[in-house]
Amino acid sequence: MSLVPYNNDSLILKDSSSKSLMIVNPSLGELSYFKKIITPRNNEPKFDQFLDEEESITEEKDIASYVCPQCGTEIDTSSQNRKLPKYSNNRRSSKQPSEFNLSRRYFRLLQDTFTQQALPTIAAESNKFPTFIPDDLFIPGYFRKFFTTLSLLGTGARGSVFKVVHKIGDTDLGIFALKKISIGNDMTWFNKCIREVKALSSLTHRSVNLITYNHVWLEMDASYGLTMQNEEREKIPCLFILQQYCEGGNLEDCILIDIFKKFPEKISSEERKKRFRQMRRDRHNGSIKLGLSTIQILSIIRDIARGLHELHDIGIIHRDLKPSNLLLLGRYKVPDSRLQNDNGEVNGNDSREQENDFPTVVIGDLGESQLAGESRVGTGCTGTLEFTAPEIIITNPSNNAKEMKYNEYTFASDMYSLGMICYFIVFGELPFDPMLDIPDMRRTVKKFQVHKEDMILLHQNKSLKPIDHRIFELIESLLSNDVKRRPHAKQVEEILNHILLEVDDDRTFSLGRRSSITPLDDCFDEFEDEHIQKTSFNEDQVEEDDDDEDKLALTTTRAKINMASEEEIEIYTKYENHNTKSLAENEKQSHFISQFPNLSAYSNVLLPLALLLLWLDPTEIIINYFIIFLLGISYGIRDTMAKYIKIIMLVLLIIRLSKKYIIMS
Ligand SMILES: Nc1ncnc2c1ncn2[C@@H]1O[C@H](COP(=O)(O)OP(=O)(O)OP(=O)(O)O)[C@@H](O)[C@H]1O
Repeated sequence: MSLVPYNNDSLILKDSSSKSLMIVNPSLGELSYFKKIITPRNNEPKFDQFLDEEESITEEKDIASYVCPQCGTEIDTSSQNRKLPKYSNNRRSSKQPSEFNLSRRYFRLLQDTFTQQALPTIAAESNKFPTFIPDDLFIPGYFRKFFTTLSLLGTGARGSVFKVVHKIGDTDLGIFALKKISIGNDMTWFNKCIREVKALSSLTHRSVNLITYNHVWLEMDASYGLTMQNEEREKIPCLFILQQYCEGGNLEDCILIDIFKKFPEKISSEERKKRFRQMRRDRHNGSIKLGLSTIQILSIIRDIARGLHELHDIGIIHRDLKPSNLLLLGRYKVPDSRLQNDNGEVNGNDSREQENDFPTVVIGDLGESQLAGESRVGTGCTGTLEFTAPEIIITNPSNNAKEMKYNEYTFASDMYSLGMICYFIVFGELPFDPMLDIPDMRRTVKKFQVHKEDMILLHQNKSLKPIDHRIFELIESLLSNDVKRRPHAKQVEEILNHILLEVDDDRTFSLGRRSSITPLDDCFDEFEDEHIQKTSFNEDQVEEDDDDEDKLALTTTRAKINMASEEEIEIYTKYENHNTKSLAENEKQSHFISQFPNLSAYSNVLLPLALLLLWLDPTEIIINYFIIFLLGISYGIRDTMAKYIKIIMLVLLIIRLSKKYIIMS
């Protein structure tokens, strides 16, 4: 047994034979007991499992974990070195990258102990602001006692999210995200806000792809920001929700800023310089391929589908799935463009790993969630219009002639949002004009339809990194207006596991053209109808509904950081404008081209037809040879150009035929 001095006059008694620790704190008169737990050699952590001494000794080199039998907190000194397999199928194997996995029970215990000491202040604080919330629900001073603010992470519709460090005395016990929502004296608002906590706490196990919730409490605080020590500001009741901190920020920022290089004003000046240098290199090489790789897209969508699968399994519909509500556990590392070839693919094994790497995505912000079967009117909440399934916006006449009834949110409406997220991560934008006002946006969302062929064409015209075409099929089925066609979360998860394995096995595949790839349709099982509520609608309803008052909110993009000099901003704005302009031109061009019927099917007919004309009337031999020449080269060039040539050819043939048979006669 060894005795080690610890923080705040505490002592640690370590007993190697029983693999346990006793932390003695004489000033508080407290004793804490920790016992070592173990994880199997295959690196899959196992929770709450105590092993006997013999096993502990044999595994001693691999693990160093202690768990508190009282609060369940795990101290895991080896967690930082432990890496999970990249494409592991285990849904419960993730661990926070912090040294301490502080459980919900830990914070509860901490709160109980603290409340006993703080009882006299509770009544005094809440008396200053008359509220419907009972006095004993407030924990005054809890935030200041145990947390220090590091930065503001973001601001949403309900409140602000801060990066905080949890401290006991001088000891840092981990980084967390703390959402602060001002409640005031509004009970309805309070009930809406607490939905998030209810949804999060109904998850009984730690999930890899859902945000981990640690604690919730009420405290009097300023309506904005976080009050510092001794700061005197008017205080109102606020709800504090402590959650897992996601180092990589949200998916929206990552896709727009890191992947599609938009909003240069949002990145630090150092990052901007790096980007500028890279841009110069790219320009020199003559290739700038933006976008994610197949593996990255598949792993992002699979992460989200997994999280959704877990939520749907316990009967929760998220209702507000969008890129800003998806968080990245780690930071995205931008691959070095020096290693890219002309297709935007990266050469060499390590660099290919780097190109295909993407941090784990977790679903956050369950503030709009509801239980399946619950009425949406009862929740009083609304989602974000661009990601909302069309059937949710369309109203049906109710028994009362004056009233219109909205369709309820379903698991299938979450799947539509997943489809729109998938579109966004592939193209770096949504298929709608972002400048539309709300009624126009509603109309557009209701009429929106997307086809695989159009997406492939758009993708080619934007010169993005080539990707597996099954991704477009998946988007098409998820964004289908027919809810029965949308796969459910479990199916998407399974399909993507399957494709990822296939892609991983054969990294040298020729995209979308491999004979060995399994078509997406074959990956789908029969859809299980119990997961899908039928909420169909027709064209008339779309028209009828256009005049309805809008109740859904639009997303807003907010500028967050501006650390650049004026000169730098100018350079980057020019670069950005140039990029945006060429993207817009590409898009316009592709829309124009897609107006024409697909002529590729006629290519094989045109050649014999041209030969026939040549044989029928050899006098205008030049035109005939020209037709054959055009047909020949149209096979060997880019799709867009080929379309133009085929159009010219067709026109020439029509002139030729009409001259021969109509005008001549
Ligand atoms: N756990 C977290 N770790 C890191 N960043 C976070 C975390 N939670 C939220 N954020 C950041 O804060 C932003 C706002 O948070 P959040 O969306 O939860 O607030 P909200 O009020 O629910 O917003 P909205 O209603 O508009 O969706 C997120 O987009 C993200 O950038």
